[in-house]
Amino acid sequence: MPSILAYQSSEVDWCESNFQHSALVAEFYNTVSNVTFLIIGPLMGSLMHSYIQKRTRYIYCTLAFFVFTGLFSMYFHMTLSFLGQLLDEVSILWLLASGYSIWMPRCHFPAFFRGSRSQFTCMILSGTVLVTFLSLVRPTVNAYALNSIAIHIVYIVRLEYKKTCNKQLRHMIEISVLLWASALISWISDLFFCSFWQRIRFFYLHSIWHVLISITFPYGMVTLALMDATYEMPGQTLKVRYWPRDSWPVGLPYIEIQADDKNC
Ligand SMILES: CCCCCCCC/C=C\CCCCCCCC(=O)N[C@@H](CO)[C@H](O)/C=C/CCCCCCCCCCCCC
Ligand SMILES: [Ca+2]
Ligand SMILES: [Zn+2]
Repeated sequence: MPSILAYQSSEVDWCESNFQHSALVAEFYNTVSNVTFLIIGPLMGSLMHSYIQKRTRYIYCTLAFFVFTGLFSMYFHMTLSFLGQLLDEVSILWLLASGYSIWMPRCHFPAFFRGSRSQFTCMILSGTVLVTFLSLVRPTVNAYALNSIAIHIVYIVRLEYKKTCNKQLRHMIEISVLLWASALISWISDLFFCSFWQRIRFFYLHSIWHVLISITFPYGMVTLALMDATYEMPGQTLKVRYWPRDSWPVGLPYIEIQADDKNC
């Protein structure tokens, strides 16, 4: 039985050909494309500083899980090891769990929590610990389960989209869902249509997924922060800004808390 650390001990192997550019790195482009996680995580922490101070410092945990996801994903694609696959999937699970605990609007909690975020967080944390152990049983289904959680997030966001007339929030939701859908299409195409992509020698769809999903994160975070502010920060005015410049045609969104306490 191969060690869980052994190269190619995972059952999953993405479409990119292995060991084409180095004897140490199994999937070169799939490994280096995770660098966006290492840049975007700390950058969002610094850009959203004022928001995080006002809302909750636990958001730094979400950002740390995001960076860990990138690091473990690098390790996974470098080795295609079973341990790499598990660490990659478990870090995504904890990233989503921390996001749920912080930003899930209270009105969508199951009724028996009567709107208590601390009780809801306890349930999410216990469930996540349990699922972390269960993920060892059938690791190949984990990625599908994680994508199902994404569909639940999109469902909640859709309910909020129908409720709001805030143009800024509606725009953020549209871009986030568009980015997530494009990322998901790349992930699915790499997995299910690999023979076609190999025929035309285009092996980069999983790398494109890494870049698109890591850009979805700041858009998703800003969407959730705007959605949540309606319920949790009613006295505050949140402004969406873009890095590096508001005036540039493309940029990463972030939230700034406005000094005045006007409620729109
Ligand atoms: C109210 C809930 C709030 C939760 C907010 C969290 C937003 C999370 C956004 C992005 C998550 C990034 C996850 C990236 C994973 C990268 C590692 C990777 O590629 N792993 C693959 C193997 O290398 C593995 O096969 C991938 C498995 C599927 C991962 C599913 C990720 C779910 C992303 C959820 C995005 C929701 C977007 C909502 C937009 C409004
Ligand atoms: Ca491969
Ligand atoms: Zn990956």
